[in-house]
Amino acid sequence: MAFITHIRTFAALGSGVIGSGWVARALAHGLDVVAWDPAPGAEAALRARIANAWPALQKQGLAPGASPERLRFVETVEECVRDADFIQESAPERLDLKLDLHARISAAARPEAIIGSSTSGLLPSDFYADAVHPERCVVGHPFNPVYLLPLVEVVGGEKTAPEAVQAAIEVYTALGMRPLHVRKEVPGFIADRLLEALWREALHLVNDGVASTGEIDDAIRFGAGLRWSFMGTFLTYTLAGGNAGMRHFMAQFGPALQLPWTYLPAPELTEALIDSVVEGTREQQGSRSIAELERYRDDCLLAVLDAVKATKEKHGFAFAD
Ligand SMILES: NC(=O)C1=CN([C@@H]2O[C@H](COP(=O)(O)OP(=O)(O)OC[C@H]3O[C@@H](n4cnc5c(N)ncnc54)[C@H](O)[C@@H]3O)[C@@H](O)[C@H]2O)C=CC1
Ligand SMILES: C[N+](C)(C)CC(=O)CC(=O)[O-]
Repeated sequence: MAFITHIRTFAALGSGVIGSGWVARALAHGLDVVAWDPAPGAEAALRARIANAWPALQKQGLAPGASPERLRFVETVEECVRDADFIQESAPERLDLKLDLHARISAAARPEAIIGSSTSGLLPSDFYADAVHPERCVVGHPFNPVYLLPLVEVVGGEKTAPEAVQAAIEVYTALGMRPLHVRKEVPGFIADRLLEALWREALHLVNDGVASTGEIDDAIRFGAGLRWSFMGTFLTYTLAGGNAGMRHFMAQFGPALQLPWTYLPAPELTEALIDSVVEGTREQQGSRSIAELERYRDDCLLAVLDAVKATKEKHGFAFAD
């Protein structure tokens, strides 16, 4: 089966926070968009959200012919998907609801049209269980706001064809995104596993009266959050090991993982785990020295700080706000 990768018509089912973000992104990329949502007043709410997002999309640059007027809101699931080249479901996070909805979507859609779901953690093998042609069904988990953040996690289920995963990656790339193929179908995928660990600890800190929500947000905003926009945890910690890199870092800070700071059980630090982390970060480091990477990190940090500062000033905030 050859799946459609050059798309002109994008179908969006569910037009809440995430669905409207997909609609905005697709419109900005010059596509025709057909949307459906069963809530009363959904069309007006969707158009208002698009209007709110449009100035940012204009600043980022629109594709030729891009216009909010190319959005058509329809009355049924079937009408929404019938002629679509690509379909993205962003309905509420309930297994029973998604199971029914995907049976309906897939029965009405063209078999060569990829169907993506925005689910943030349900497993595709579960909610695509009753889908027709499940080989074209994937998860495409985006991040809010969908029209600006590039990451989309692509996950196949037991019946998904590898070619469909590839086709979805092509389509999301054409929409200006940065797809990340999650090779194993695990709850929460990659990003939400990480975000939920942080979230769980943050809630414990509030619950125990250690810090306010604002203080916890400050702990992220003025520290690791600035780094994370350009360098992830593994490479950051490689630099924290100095010239000796990740192996020294693991020796120095690894034992802290066993201290009762966390409410999450820590993994056992086996030699195999340490080797995997060291090898992985060595690959990320490539041929660059720690000093080179430090200069890269510092330049990025300054650029991010300057950008955040200037944008805050423009909106009437002090840098420390
Ligand atoms: N909010 C977030 O930060 C993120 C959410 N997601 C995922 O996106 C999906 C949608 O979440 P949100 O947009 O946040 O929820 P939301 O509550 O903002 O929007 C859900 C929309 O679905 C509509 N809806 C209700 N029943 C429906 C049905 N049977 N079929 C189709 N649409 C229906 C609702 O009227 C509403 O407009 C979920 O699967 C969620 O896990 C993914 C990434 C981030
Ligand atoms: C809260 N959430 C799990 C729905 C968040 C996401 O899935 C991604 C995001 O935008 O943070």
